[in-house]
Amino acid sequence: MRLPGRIAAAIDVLADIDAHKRPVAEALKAWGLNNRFAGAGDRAAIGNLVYDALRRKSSHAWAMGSDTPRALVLSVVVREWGENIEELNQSFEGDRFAAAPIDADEAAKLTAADPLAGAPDHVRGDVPEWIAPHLAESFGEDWVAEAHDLSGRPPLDLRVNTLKANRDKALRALSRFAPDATVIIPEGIRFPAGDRDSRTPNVQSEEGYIKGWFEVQDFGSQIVAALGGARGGEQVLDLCAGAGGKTLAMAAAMQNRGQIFAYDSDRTRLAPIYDRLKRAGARNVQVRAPGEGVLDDLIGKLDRVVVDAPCTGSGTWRRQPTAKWKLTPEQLAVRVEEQRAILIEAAKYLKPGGTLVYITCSVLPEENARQAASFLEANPEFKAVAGNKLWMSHFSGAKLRARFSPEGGVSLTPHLTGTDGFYVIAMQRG
Ligand SMILES: C[S@@+](CC[C@H](N)C(=O)[O-])C[C@H]1O[C@@H](n2cnc3c(N)ncnc32)[C@H](O)[C@@H]1O
Repeated sequence: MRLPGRIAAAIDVLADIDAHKRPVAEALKAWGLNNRFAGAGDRAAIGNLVYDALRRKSSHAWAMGSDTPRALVLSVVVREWGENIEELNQSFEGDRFAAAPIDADEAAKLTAADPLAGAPDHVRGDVPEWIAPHLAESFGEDWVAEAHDLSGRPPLDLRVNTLKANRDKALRALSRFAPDATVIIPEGIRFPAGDRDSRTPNVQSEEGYIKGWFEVQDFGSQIVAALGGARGGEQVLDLCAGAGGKTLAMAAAMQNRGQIFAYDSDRTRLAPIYDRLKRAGARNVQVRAPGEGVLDDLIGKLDRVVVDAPCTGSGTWRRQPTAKWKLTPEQLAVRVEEQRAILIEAAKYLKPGGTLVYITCSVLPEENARQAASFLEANPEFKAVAGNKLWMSHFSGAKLRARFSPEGGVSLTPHLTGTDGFYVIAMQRG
């Protein structure tokens, strides 16, 4: 397939997503099943077009004066991929899969010198209008730049599992994919997103992955897991363990010494953790499946309780652009209330002197600084560890610089740290 056919396919997939309210991955998969002649390169390129269009939907729609799938895809191809309109029209002519030629009106919009003239900030930042004041509270004057980078393509990040390998061994195993050579964080390996139709490797079918030498984990997630501070020999509860991303990182940091209790209230989300623990060689993790009183024996006993809280996921909008456009103030309010309740629950498992670690993959103040500040105010026996101290104790020599907020939180963002958006705060019980 050449570019004209890929453009037509991306337009069809976006129309399918709109018409059937399907998840993006499902719509892309359905297109692939109905068009079996398309190769892996075609599918990746079509996926890139679709995701690029969804990430920057409002600015492309503003530039085109239309938010139809065709307008969005053409805007992506010309403005982001740098294609030339005349050449595109020529290639459309000879291609039976191609969409209709670009007309004069579309061409004028696609080549406008200032396509976002008069656009409000939320359009420039590609976020729903109601989100704008929330981001402004988190980031001040920088918020449009922050939002803009939350709409970019994410890299593929790996965490080397130090229970089974080291960075050099993993790098050797992955050398044919040419990972980024710079060391940004000690156990991290990055494959940059690339542009146009480039794709990141499918590492999950690699021998090194199957043997547990590395995991797929965004650098932001790796950093907050490290800042969570679990040390060998401690008794740790991972209260919202999910599929175990942070659990595995902590088990490696603890070098299998001490004990992690991994719990999640949702059995289905927890299910993949069993296989992942085995593959990673993590032997100090006891999974506690949900059930009445299953954590009662841990009350008042633990050195550390990690709450990787359910949240809006606004820090991961690069990977889930439709979540950005679907989020409502009501859903945010529900998440904030869940987080408040989980923090209260979490506190009871700590022994005196123990540390409560609160993490979100959000960039919204209600879920981060404000949530932590109200917990600290209501529970004066807890004192936050200053964010810059926490940072320096783990990443003093690192190239990254995080944002520290007055209540003690540390924030990461695509704009600032080149990671997904995360928030972490460590609060010590007196
Ligand atoms: C952000 S996800 C966890 C991701 C996981 N820690 C990782 O690193 O892969 C949040 C998790 O919290 C769980 N959760 C929601 N409410 C909970 C509650 N009251 N108690 C425990 N877990 C809860 C959800 O099922 C979800 O798996």
